[in-house]
Amino acid sequence: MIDTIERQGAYEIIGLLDGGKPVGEQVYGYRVLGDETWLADRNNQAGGAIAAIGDNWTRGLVVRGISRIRPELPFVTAVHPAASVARGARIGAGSVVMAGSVVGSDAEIGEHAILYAGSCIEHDSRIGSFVSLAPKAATGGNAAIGDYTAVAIGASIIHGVAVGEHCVIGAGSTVVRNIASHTVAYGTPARAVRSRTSGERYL
Ligand SMILES: CC(=O)SCCNC(=O)CCNC(=O)[C@H](O)C(C)(C)COP(=O)(O)OP(=O)(O)OC[C@H]1O[C@@H](n2cnc3c(N)ncnc32)[C@H](O)[C@@H]1OP(=O)(O)O
Repeated sequence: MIDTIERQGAYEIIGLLDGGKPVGEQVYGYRVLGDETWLADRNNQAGGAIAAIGDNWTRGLVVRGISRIRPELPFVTAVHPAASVARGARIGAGSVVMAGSVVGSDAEIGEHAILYAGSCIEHDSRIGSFVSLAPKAATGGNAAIGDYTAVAIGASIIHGVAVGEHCVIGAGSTVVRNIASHTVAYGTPARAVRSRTSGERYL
């Protein structure tokens, strides 16, 4: 995410918030300032935030935590210059589109989603918030993915198919039928393997 933000060139990173690291530690030249509570001091220079956390559920918790501390603080959107976003596509606040990703025309990406390198959301697809598409994951046109769903590396969702919320689509799968919310599915064609609860680990 740091790489994407740096290359986008629209924002200056003033530091990182990470409760798991000592204050002052440097990460790619950026100082760890503290945890989210650092934002409570309104004299700081923060003009925006982005939640750089891979796990979709945890990212949601952190976003809600930041919003409680600083309700007015905007979340920024990061699009790598080597990504391609077609006309009419919309990308929500806090979402990240990494290098080599393609967002087709009139596709809609919700908030705080992560499109990892080389992923593709084709035209007119609707992607929820806190979703992730791992590298080389792809949808055809007019597909839908519900909030918090993780599409694993190299998985494909064919055109017009809807995957529900809080699902995990396993690596390399081919989804050819709708998948109900709270389902782990994988294989080609992808089959529901088990159900999962919101927030259950998948990485
Ligand atoms: C930048 C980044 O790194 S982004 C993240 C990149 N990583 C990913 O995208 C990977 C995410 N993880 C997956 O896709 C996993 O396959 C999961 C979460 C869907 C499934 O994991 P688990 O339920 O723990 O499956 P587990 O490893 O126990 O395997 C159970 C069985 O299913 C099979 N299986 C697991 N995943 C798959 C799959 N994607 N396709 C086909 N079969 C699978 C296993 O081979 C195993 O079969 P066996 O019992 O005959 O040996």
